[in-house]
Amino acid sequence: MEKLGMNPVNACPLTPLGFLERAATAFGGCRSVVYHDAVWTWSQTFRRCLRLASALVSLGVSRGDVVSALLPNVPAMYEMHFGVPMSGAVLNTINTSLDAATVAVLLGHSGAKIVFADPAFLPLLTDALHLLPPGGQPAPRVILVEDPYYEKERANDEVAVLTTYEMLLEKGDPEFAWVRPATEWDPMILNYTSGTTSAPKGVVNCHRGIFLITVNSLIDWAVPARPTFLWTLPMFHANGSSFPWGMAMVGGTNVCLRRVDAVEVYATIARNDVTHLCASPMVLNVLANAPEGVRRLLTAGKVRVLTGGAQLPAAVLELAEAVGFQVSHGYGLSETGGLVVSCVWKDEWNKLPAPERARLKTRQGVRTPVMAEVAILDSETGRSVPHDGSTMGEIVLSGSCVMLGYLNDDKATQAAIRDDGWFHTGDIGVMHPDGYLEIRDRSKDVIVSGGDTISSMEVESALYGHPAVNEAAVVARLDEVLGEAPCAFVSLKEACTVTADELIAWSRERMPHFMVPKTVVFRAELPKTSTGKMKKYVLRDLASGMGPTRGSSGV
Ligand SMILES: Nc1ncnc2c1ncn2[C@@H]1O[C@H](COP(=O)(O)OP(=O)(O)OP(=O)(O)O)[C@@H](O)[C@H]1O
Repeated sequence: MEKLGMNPVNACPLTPLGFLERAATAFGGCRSVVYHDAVWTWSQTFRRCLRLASALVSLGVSRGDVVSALLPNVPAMYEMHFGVPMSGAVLNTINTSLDAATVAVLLGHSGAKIVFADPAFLPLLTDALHLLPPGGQPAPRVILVEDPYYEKERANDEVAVLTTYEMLLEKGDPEFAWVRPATEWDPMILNYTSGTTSAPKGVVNCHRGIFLITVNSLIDWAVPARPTFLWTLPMFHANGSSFPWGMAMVGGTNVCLRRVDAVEVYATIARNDVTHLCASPMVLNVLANAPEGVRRLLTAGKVRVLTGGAQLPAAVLELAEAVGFQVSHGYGLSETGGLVVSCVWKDEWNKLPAPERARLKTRQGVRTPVMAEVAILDSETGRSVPHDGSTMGEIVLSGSCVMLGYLNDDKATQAAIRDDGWFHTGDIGVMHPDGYLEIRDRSKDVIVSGGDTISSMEVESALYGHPAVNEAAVVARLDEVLGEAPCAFVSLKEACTVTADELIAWSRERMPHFMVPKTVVFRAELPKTSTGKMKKYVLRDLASGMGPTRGSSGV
């Protein structure tokens, strides 16, 4: 036995790129990508990706170089996920809602050689390129991804483009022998974190990690062969939770959408017989609250939604299910390439009343198959907290899809991937007696009030239950007596009213008194990142500008 093991045949590197080659054979004539009236097949997509890879190589791109994309969910963005790494390069998708200064920082940090840009984001890219420090590395060359469905005129002062995407593909070789990774540990993806709590960090994932998270995500969500997948989740956010590669594995149809708008989402679902989509809780909330006439376009039970990435309020879940979406819930980070914990549903829970079902499903759940271990550790002792559903600790993970590390940031890498064998998430959670974990907060968002620890998410979840509340975010506000006290920022549903005192009184009936917001601030809209996370640092600044409370409720 001891002589047996790895050999030249079984040691071939794991990579999700081979899924496309297989799809071209197994599903060659089936629809791969749909965008308005344009349709491609898997054999066409494969050849277009080979053209892209070969054209990049002709432009001098070589193994390990970074190629960036500043694109919405258009067909080219889908092709980037194969074509760029098939050239040996590392794909860096950039969040299109960042400002020019941040885009400049990311381009400078990654040393991108080429940027593919959508016409809508050329002005942003132009500004970002002007902000690159002079005398540094050469600025990336720009390739314009034209879009017949984007009609706005281009400005004259935009950056010079090298060529257009379609002209580039024309020069590419559809028979190109794509560049396979030398080892499965070769970097494949560079994603910058959302920057919700700190400056963005460059997460690097390798071929092996992406292969595993892709297979894992399909199995965990029980995705069948040939689904029709609507791209409501930005592909720039953790690569759409690995589903670009997943759709090639199962021969699905990718329905592309430039922007998420409730009416367009429902219409696109109906027009294309969509079976699956991913949506942040924020997007789910928008869909669930769409006008009734629009919601009627949905056939109940036909569309499966995977949600995650931010807290899922029970009220949003209940409403989305009442509308007719079949919702699954998971938890993950850019650092894990996708969702690595999910709320595996048990049949016996179907018998429970709706609020209890929602309580169970808003928990993040259990590790997905690819993860080796998930635990919640006491920050003082480093030991697992009791499984009592109330003792809080840090959520830590270990498993094959955890990132290689942060690009050029050893300090941040060592703070996250520790010698104790765990990836430290910075999220605070509890473990329930049934082994399901529940996130209670991000460590930076926990409120410490008069010695009590308050989970801002728990307070928010309760506030979402009020019929007038559209969105709620709770942060710490200084309090002269208690140190900190919860301060709620709330937006209301259309045509609904409620006063701060009424909301405070309502909260008192539903949560321990120490958790009740001392302050309620109404805003027409709450500040969120494009990936559906509350910008709590903005709200904390607002709360701090209001000065301290004095241990009692105020508005
Ligand atoms: N199901 C979920 N419920 C609640 N929060 C979630 C869920 N899934 C993910 N999250 C939150 O999203 C975080 C991961 O987000 P992401 O990787 O996009 O970057 P970010 O953490 O927002 O950026 P930064 O690290 O710069 O603050 C998790 O750490 C967790 O706080």
